[in-house]
Amino acid sequence: MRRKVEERKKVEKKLKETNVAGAHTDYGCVTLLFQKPGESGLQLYAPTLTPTPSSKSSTTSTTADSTTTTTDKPKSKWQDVPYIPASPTYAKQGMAPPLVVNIGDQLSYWTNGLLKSTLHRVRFPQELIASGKDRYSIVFFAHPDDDSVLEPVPCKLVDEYGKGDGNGRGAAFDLVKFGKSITAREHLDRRLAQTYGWKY
Ligand SMILES: O=C(O)CCC(=O)C(=O)O
Ligand SMILES: [Fe+2]
Repeated sequence: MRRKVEERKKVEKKLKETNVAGAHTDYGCVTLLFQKPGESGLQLYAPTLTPTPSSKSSTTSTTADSTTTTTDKPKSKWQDVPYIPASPTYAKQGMAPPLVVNIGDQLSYWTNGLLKSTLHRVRFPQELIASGKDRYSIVFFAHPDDDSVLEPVPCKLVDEYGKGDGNGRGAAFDLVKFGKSITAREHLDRRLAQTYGWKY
C-alpha cells in the first residue's frame, strides 16, 4: 500500500514538472501576458544571447529539454522568461509589472516573416511545485477582425524581406501565388487546420 502511494506521488510530481502548455506559437497578431509575482514558467525557444563557438561542422543533439544544433548560427534552446517586477517608482504607485508581449503567426505572416512568431511553452515552476501553490496568468490574444485582409504591410523592410530566400510563406508570397490576399479568418482557419489536421 505504502509503495503504491509513493509511486502515485512520483507520477504526480512528474506530471506537474511537465509542460502545462506544450510548444506552440500563438495564432493571432500579438499576445499580452500578465503574470503574477513569482509565477514565471514561460519559456521561449530562441537563439541564446551568448555567442556560440564557431564550428564548420553541423551536429544535432536532442535531449528531453532542447534540440540544439552546433553550426555557425546561434544555438536555439529553451530559455526561461524571467518575471520582471514593476520598477520601484511604479510599484509605489500600485502599477502593474511590465507585460510580456509575444508576436503571433498572423503578424509574422503579415510582415512576410520579418517579425517572427515566438515558439514558446509553459513549465510549472519548481518553486511553485515546492510550495504547493498554483500558477495563474492572464493572456490576451489580439486578433484582427475576421474580414481584415492580410495584404503585406506596406513598408520597405517588409517588402525586401518578402523577396529574400526561404521566406516563401508570407503575405507577399500568397499574393503572388493566389492573385489575392487572404483574410484574417482564412489565415486562422489555415493554422487551426495545420494544428488539428483538418481537411477542407
Ligand atoms: O501562461 C502563460 O505564461 C502563457 C500561456 C500561453 O502561451 C498561451 O495561452 O498561449
Ligand atoms: Fe501561447
